[in-house]
Amino acid sequence: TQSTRPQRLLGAVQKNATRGQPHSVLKAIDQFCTHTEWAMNVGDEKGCILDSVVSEVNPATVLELGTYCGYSTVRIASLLPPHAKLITLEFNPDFAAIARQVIAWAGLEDKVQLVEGASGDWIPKMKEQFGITTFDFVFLDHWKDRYLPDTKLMEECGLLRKGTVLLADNVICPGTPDYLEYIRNSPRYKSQYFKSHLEYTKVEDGLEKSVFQG
Ligand SMILES: O=C(NCCCCCn1ccc2cnccc21)c1cc(-c2ccc(F)cc2)cc(O)c1O
Ligand SMILES: [Mg+2]
Repeated sequence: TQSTRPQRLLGAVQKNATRGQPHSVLKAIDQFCTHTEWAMNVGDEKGCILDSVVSEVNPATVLELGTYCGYSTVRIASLLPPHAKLITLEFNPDFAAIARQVIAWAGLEDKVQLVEGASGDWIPKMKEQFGITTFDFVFLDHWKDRYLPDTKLMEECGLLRKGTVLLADNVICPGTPDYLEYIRNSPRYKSQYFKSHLEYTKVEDGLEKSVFQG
């Protein structure tokens, strides 16, 4: 039977990366996606911007919406302080199964809680299920038409505090026009656009960083 792209990506990690070395896992995925098969990881160019924002925030609690194969999960988790908590949400069980193995290969399973399901269902349950009061950092990388409703939902559920940083992938390609319109015009956020490129291509894309003002 045919293998899937995530399965082939995992194979490249297991073949080319060293267990317990997150950097080598990222390198193996980026080489696979550059030379063999494109995949929708945030990639190294936008990944460097992600790294700088995560390092600046130095978050104790992180929510990632959209795990896929775990590339950005590994990227973020490798920068977190010892007792920090990263919850990552993945809707597709096949993607989740691959991501668990990629995260384990990187040796970061103790920092990461991968949850399977839809953001609309899970965001209201975060406090009771995971003992979260508020998130210090949120990485939005799931369905592009869910960025806006889920941001409003996080506000309503009291999951954001003064200073919480939202970082949104793909605000140009595929694009999140309603989210950008809202977040750039809301007095409750201070936003900044980081111009970059769609992973592994020359197409324009970028990350929108937004700080919740409380
Ligand atoms: O679609 C993208 N990502 C989302 C994948 C599905 C997420 C599903 N999901 C996960 C958690 C979760 C929780 N609740 C509900 C749903 C949830 C994406 C696409 C492109 C892309 C593709 C083709 C092209 F030609 C150009 C660009 C590039 C990216 O970087 C992307 O991120
Ligand atoms: Mg993305």
